Amino acid sequence: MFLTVTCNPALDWMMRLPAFAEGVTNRSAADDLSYGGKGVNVATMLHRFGQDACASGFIAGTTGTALVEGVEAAGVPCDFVRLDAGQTRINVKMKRPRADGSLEETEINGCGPAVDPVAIATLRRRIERLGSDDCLVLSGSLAPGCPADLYADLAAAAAEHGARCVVDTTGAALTEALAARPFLVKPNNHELAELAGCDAADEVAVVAAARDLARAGARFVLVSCGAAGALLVDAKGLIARGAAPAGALVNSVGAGDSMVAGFLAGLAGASLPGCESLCPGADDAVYALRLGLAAGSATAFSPSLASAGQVSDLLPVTFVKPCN
Ligand SMILES: O=P(O)(O)OC[C@@]1(O)O[C@H](CO)[C@@H](O)[C@@H]1O
Repeated sequence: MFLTVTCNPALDWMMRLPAFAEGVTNRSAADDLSYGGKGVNVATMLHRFGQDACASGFIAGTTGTALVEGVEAAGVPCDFVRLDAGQTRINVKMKRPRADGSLEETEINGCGPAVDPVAIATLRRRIERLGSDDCLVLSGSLAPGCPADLYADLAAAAAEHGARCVVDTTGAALTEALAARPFLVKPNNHELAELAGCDAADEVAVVAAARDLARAGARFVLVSCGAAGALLVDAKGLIARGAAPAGALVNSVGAGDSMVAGFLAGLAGASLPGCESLCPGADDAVYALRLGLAAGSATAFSPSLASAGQVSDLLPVTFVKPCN
């Protein structure tokens, strides 16, 4: 079973704006609600890939109730810890066409409710129930009140019980979690460039920075590079490189989370309807990268998280090259 933890989940309120100006009332042309936060997105996509996934983390207030109802209605089981005060945040995602026809995306993410030590202890006890067939996915920013080493602590708790752990976060929360030897971390090329002080477009430097994360404890480092595709790196260096399939950006929200879910489902040997012949079976890192790239791209080309069918359409035209 995959258990995803989102410390600060969100109702994602998507707005399409014909134009935007500061200091005046702006009106959208279309709105849409999705149930998000990085781990929630990963659980939703894993479920779409036929995997056994449960979404966990912290929720609060009526927005928290709405989030759980929405996620469960999509068929994804939830096991969130409810906080006594506050409201699960609402993140506003604005999309606006630029003069050249490309899409401008602006996000305003809420700070979210404060998490208290009792809630953290409750979550930790749930993680201690995981076993060697399970995988813990820790995704997204830490909520107010969470210690910087929370992911490191939860990852260590999962490891003690034999579960694999995936960490998709940034900064100190990411580097501290490496001590627990996570199975996978997924920085993007910009986050890696910031950590290493290099240029995000310099592939050699980005691979070296990813290799450093692997040498510090991560088994695999999956580097998403936006339209340029993705790189898979381990402690020895580049394992495989994939190019993103062609398509127009409609929505980047959840694309990285879809990539994580695709990679994990691919590694578990998931095949998609109509693409069974492309699946070599479980534990094939190159196929996992291919499914991850197809999933990330399919979400980027759709208004919200992609369906399994949309990912199936892209998988045959997503190409990955092993590098050793
Ligand atoms: O504030 P965080 O935790 O860094 O990111 C939260 C968020 O932007 O990430 C998801 C997309 O990856 C969205 O569903 C959500 O609103």
